[in-house]
Amino acid sequence: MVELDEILASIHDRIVDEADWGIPAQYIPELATIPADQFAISVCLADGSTHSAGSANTPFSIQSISKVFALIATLGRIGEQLWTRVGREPTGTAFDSIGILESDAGRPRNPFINAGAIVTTDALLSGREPREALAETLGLIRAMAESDDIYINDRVARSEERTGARNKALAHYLSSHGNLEHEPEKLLGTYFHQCAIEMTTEQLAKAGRALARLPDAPRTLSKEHAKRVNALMMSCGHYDASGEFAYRVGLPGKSGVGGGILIVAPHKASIGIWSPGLDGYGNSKAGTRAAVMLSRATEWSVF
Ligand SMILES: NC(=O)CC[C@H](N)C(=O)O
Repeated sequence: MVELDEILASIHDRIVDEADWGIPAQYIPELATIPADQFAISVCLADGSTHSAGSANTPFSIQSISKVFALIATLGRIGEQLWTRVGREPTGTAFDSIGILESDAGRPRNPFINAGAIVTTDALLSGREPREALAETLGLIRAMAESDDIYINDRVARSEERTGARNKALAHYLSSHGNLEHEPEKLLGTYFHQCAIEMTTEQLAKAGRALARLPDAPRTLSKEHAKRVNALMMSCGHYDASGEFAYRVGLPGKSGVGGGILIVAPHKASIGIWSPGLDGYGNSKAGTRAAVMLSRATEWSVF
C-alpha cells in the first residue's frame, strides 16, 4: 500500500526532525545507556501486508508490553478466576505506585500496573518452575508473531533484579495480603525475565494481529479474550496517561519502559512503535507522538 508507506516515511522524518526524544529508563541500568535518538514503526494490515519505517529490525526490550502476553496466557490457563485477585479499573497513578496498593488492600486494580502484573505472573507460575511459565509466555509470543527469533535478554533481567527495590516492595506487600502463592524473590525472577523479552517493531506488530482480529493472524486467542484484553489496553495500557492516550489516539495501546508501544486498530491494523526515550509517565515520548500522527493520518480509531 503506497499511501501507508508514505505516511510511515513522513512520520519517521518528522520524528527525526523534531529530535524530541525523552530519556531512556534510568532505573534499569542496562536500558539507561541506550541512545535515545532511535525510532521504528511497523504496521500489519488486514490484507496480510506489513509496512515499516525506521529501524524496524532492531530488537528492543518490550518490558511492560509483556504484561499483555502474560495476561493472555493466564486467561487461557485459569480464565475468569484471575479476577478474584486483580481488578479491571484504571488507577490514575504511576505504574509502580505503592500507595494505591495499600488503599486497595493488596488487590491490584488492573493487570497492567506492576503489582497487577506480578499477581498475574504468580497465577501463571502456579504449580510450575519459572522456566516453564517463561517458556509458555515466550512460546505464545513466538506463535502470535510467527517468529522463533524472539529471546529473553538475561542481562536486562539481571540488571533489573539488582535494582528493582520498588518491585520487591510491591511483591512483599502483596504477599503480606496473602495475594501471592510464591515466594517474592522467585516470582520476581520470573517477572523480570518476562519483561526482558526483546522484539522488533515488525515482530510486535505481527504479534498484535490476533488482538486486532486480522484474517491472517494465527488462532492464538479467542474473540472474547481479544475483546477483553483490548478493553484493558484502552483503559489501563498507559498507566496515568491512559486517558490522554485514548483521547489523542483513540485506539487500545500498551506501552513499556523500553520505549515500545503496541497499538490495536480492531479489524484494520496492528501497530508496533519503538523509540527508547520516555516522557514523565514512563511512556515513549516520540513513540506516543508517532501514534497520534498515525491515527490522524489514517483516521483509525474505535470511535
Ligand atoms: N512500565 C514498564 O515497562 C515497567 C516494567 C519494568 N520491568 C518494571 O517492572 O518496572
